[in-house]
Amino acid sequence: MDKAAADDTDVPALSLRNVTKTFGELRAVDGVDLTVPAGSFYGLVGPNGAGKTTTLSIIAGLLRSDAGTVEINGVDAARQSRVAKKMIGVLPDRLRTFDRLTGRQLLSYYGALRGLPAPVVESRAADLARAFDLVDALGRPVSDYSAGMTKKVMLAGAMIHSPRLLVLDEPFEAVDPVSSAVILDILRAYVDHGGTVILSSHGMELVERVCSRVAVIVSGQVLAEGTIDEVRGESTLEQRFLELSGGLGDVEGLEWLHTFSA
Ligand SMILES: Nc1ncnc2c1ncn2[C@@H]1O[C@H](COP(=O)(O)OP(=O)(O)OP(=O)(O)O)[C@@H](O)[C@H]1O
Repeated sequence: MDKAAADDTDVPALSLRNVTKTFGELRAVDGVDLTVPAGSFYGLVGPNGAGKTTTLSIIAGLLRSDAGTVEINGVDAARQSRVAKKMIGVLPDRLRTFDRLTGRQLLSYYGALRGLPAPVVESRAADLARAFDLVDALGRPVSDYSAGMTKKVMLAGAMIHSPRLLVLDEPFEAVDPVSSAVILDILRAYVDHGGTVILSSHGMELVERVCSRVAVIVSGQVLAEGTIDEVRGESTLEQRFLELSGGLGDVEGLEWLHTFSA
């Protein structure tokens, strides 16, 4: 691995160049360029179907792009995928995991996959369970968890090997306000200590509050990118988002909905 690159703070934590992914005729990701500085909290926003999950899946190595390059701390993710993958922790979009395992077993599994010694995994799992308020749930199968609990245990799993970059697809969706505040505190401290977070979210207010930079992606293309102030300009991020994504949908033609037939 290019260790010098990974240790150099001028090297972006993540860099995408002309990344493209098509599904049949659909260009889900259409020539995306992104530069995420090390130590930043980066938001990816966009309407449903904009290509956020597809982009994050490519970054995470869960999906192969058709064209373009992804570099994690200067390491080419296609050429040196093992090195690149070691540096990232991933919270995937759909919460598909080995849910017959208990929370404790799942965290042990994540830790073992990352090559951590068993005692380290055990103590980190205990720390994470305390932080995420999952101590009482650790002995239960993950299939019995609520959506928010599942998200939290998977987020804990994404962090267990202390990666340099966290790739989080909608980490706050279905998570209660107290847990959201705890997760935010953990992520902020992680970023303050040099870690990098890229997350997708539909929560404009949250992105505005916590992210240092944001990219607005619409129909697979980055339409705006920069610091929060640069992107929102004189308006709010939500107003800017609505403008960029083509405004509100057409609500005419639904008058029948107000006739209450039964
Ligand atoms: N495996 C797939 N096969 C075919 N089309 C796909 C596949 N995955 C995604 N798509 C399509 O690619 C486009 C982008 O989807 P993606 O899930 O990346 O959007 P998103 O921005 O994450 O949306 P949301 O906010 O609703 O989660 C959508 O039109 C979607 O239908």
